[in-house]
Amino acid sequence: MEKKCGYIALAGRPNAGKSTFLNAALGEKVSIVSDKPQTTRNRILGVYHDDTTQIGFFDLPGIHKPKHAMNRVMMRMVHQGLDDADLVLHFIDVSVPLGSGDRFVHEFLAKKEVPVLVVANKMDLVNKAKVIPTLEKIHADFAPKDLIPISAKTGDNRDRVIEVVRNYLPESDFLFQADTLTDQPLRFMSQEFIREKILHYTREELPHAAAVTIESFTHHEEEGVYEISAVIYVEKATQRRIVLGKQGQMIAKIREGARRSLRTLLDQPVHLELYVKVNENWRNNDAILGDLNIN
Ligand SMILES: Nc1nc2c(ncn2[C@@H]2O[C@H](COP(=O)(O)OP(=O)(O)OP(=O)(O)O)[C@@H](O)[C@H]2O)c(=O)[nH]1
Repeated sequence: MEKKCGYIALAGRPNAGKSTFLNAALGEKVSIVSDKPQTTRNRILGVYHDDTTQIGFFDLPGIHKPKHAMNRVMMRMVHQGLDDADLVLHFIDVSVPLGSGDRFVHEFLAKKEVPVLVVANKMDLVNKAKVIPTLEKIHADFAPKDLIPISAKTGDNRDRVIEVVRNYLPESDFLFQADTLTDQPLRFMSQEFIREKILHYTREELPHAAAVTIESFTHHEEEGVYEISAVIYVEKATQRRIVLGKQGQMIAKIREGARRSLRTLLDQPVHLELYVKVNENWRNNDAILGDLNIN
């Protein structure tokens, strides 16, 4: 079989399951996942490899109308990602009714030259017979080049996505080295893994108010241990109290969860220190956004 290699953008409204798909397709975690919308803030490249195919997937931040400076930066990355892509996969969560968010994404993508395929995700949550009208509606309204129903979570039909997208990729020599999984530095990945635990353990009001920056990241090679110190920024003193929790119980949980997942990421023990600071305006603060890799 001829070699194929190209770039695919994963688009869709927040929470549609793009990061879950990407991690599963790669067999490694490169993009953090949570049940809160707008988890992905950056353009993350994850590389899929098999004997005949290499795909650079961009997991784009969810497409939405920008409000904060941070969201504007996110939208700029969405545009860049789309301009670089050979193909777009529009992820739609079919376990909820097709909504204005999906239409907004569709109209946004339709203005670009790039071919769009729809991935109808979360099929494990729906009754197969009942979902047929939704799939038909997607066909009729969005006219995608292809429509692939999958469950990113259980893996149902996930391999089919690779088979189908392969048809749209250019014939090309491989562009990535055999062991390249992502373009994200470990330091940035670590920051994201910590943020994932904050999203996981805290309640609704907090998630989007929190940012994580790494203050120091040292690998003591001889001892075989990483020493990481990070700051969690929140917008209000009340949020700081939430992150700390009663007698520091919440921050202890976040720290322990993060330490464990960092150990897996870095493959060595990790000493982790976390500080929580209030900065009312971090979402409009260029220095912090710079640290977050998103400006
Ligand atoms: N049941 C089920 N849940 C899923 C599936 N795919 C994703 N999820 C869940 O949906 C939530 C959102 O998944 P993500 O992968 O973070 O979604 P995303 O599209 O990357 O979201 P943003 O980063 O906000 O753009 C998580 O709780 C996932 O576990 C699926 O196929 N079935």
